[in-house]
Amino acid sequence: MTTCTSTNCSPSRSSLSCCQVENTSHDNVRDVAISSPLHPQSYILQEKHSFPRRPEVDLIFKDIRFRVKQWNLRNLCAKDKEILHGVSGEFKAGELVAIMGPSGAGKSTLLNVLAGYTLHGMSGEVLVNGKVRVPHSERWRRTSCYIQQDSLVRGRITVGEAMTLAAHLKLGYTISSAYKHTQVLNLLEMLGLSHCYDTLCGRLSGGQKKRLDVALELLSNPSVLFLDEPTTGLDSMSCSQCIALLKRLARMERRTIVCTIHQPSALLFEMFDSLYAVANGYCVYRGPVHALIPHLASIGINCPAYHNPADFLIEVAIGEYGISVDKLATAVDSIWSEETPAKPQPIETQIEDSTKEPPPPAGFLTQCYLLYKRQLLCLKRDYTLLVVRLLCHLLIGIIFGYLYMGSGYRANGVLANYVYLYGSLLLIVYTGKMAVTLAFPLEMKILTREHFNRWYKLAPYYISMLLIEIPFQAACAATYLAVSYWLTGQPIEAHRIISFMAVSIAASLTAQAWGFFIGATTPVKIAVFVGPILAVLFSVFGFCITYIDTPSGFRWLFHISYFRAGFHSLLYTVYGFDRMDLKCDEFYCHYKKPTKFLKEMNISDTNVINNLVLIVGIGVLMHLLTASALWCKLNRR
Ligand SMILES: Nc1ncnc2c1ncn2[C@@H]1O[C@H](COP(=O)(O)OP(=O)(O)OP(=O)(O)O)[C@@H](O)[C@H]1O
Repeated sequence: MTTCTSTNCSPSRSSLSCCQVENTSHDNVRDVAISSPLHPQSYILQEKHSFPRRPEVDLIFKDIRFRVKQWNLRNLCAKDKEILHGVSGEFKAGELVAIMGPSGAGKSTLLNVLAGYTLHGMSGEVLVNGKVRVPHSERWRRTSCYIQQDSLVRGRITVGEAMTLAAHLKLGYTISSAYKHTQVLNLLEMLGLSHCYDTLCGRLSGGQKKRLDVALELLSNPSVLFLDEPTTGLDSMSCSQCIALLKRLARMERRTIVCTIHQPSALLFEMFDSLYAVANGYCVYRGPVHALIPHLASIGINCPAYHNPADFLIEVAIGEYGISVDKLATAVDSIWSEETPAKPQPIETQIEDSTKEPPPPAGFLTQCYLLYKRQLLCLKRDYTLLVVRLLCHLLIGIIFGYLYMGSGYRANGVLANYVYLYGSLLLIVYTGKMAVTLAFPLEMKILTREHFNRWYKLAPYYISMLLIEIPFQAACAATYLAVSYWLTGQPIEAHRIISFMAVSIAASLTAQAWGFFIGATTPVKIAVFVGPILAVLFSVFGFCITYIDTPSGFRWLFHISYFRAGFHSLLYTVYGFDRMDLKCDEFYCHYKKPTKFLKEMNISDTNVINNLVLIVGIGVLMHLLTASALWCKLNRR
């Protein structure tokens, strides 16, 4: 056993954490790891970290196959491609398991399938403590977490804020804030992140980000942790710290920890308890790490002296020693077919034990509030975007106002005003749409990950996002409209101003709703041109072409074009509502009477309220479609 030194032990620290820090620096994990959960120190850990005891989980998987459809563009037919070919295995509570293999072997695919992240295309059975796991099992998702390769914590919030927010979301308000705060502090201390409490997440090093990812998920105290390549991108010291940490979590807290890993160093490799090796979608070794070399020797492949066993395994798997994957797989099968099947676990360790249920997560409104707070905090800290967007709208408002100055009240400026109104609508439709079309796909990654790990539901997330984006876009549009409306000399009458603002902002927000839909359903590369194409297509109606001139096959577009509805309403707002004759400084002004202009444009009978309802209706419909598309994406696994 190791001891605490006065140099790294402050009175507030638990003796265990100090030892962990000390041990980590020496890479002497084996000394720290306590093999039995009943060991006195495991009690200390339990008490210090106040984790309610979670049920231990043993995972068995049988004959797992994973197929994808591959399209052959030449023959225009789809072919099934099998990526995992009936692999089986068992991961026990308290074990740190490495899934290893050459690149493209199927490691991530296996991890995804075992975590329940990918279900579509999978066949076979996953047994949790002897019971078959049902697809989309909520209980399973409460029991496990999946930490992906890329750290996706928001850069603009501090470690303390990220942890506190995650604690409120995951643990809800049935337990006290003091308890959650203690949990947060203990976890940060346990993972060596106490000194980063006030550091912005974006400023953490790669290793610290990985540890923060683990800390965030440990808040809900999962029994099973899946990690996809937790050491990728880390230096050797951070790799050792990361794996040492995982080993402690497995050994001392009896969690089942499974991670994929690429060619670890010999030292790192030895830290794992168990190894699951795959090559070409077949299992080529499963069992304790220390038994790998004897196993390979038993089938006639001897590891050269002073060779890293992990490197040796990969070399064998890619055929450098002249043995095929089939033979390796057969050797594994022959060993395991002699083993007796695992017995189901005793009742106390079944995850269905209701007395060990984790606390319920935050309620709907609380989730909305917490997510809104997070978004607001990020926005407050990174206000450049906000300011630039507002300034751009202000600047373009001044430019447009200057270019079309006075066109709003002059009879010979009606056509110029017509173009100003069209240009204004096009501008706020574009800015509303494109800002979210491009930003949303980045959000998708965070949403997918946090939603899968049960941080929150889709609806609170979507609502909190709208509560930020809608006022922001409305403010930008209002800034532009107010400046340009005044400079271009539009009528200063309350009902016209209100109608003008309402219609324009509604059109901008509906365009934003379209942006969300396109961003959520199409890849960024396609979204960048689909967005503008749709905006231009809808803007043609009512401006470049009248209803009478529209070919009958396209007339339905005229009816559903929110742009057309918005544009006609703006014209009517400015020139309708019994407006008096316009100012005419010349001998003849064709459009002195505003009604004449409306008649020639074929919009005398425009109903602004009906158009507003249409615009808002389309906006609401697009949001509903976006939410449905997101729901399908998040749940189609
Ligand atoms: N959805 C899919 N469609 C087609 N092929 C796929 C799909 N998913 C995975 N594959 C293929 O399956 C194989 C295994 O992929 P996987 O990502 O699991 O490998 P890996 O062992 O994790 O590789 P690496 O170590 O390079 O990340 C690869 O050849 C990959 O191209």
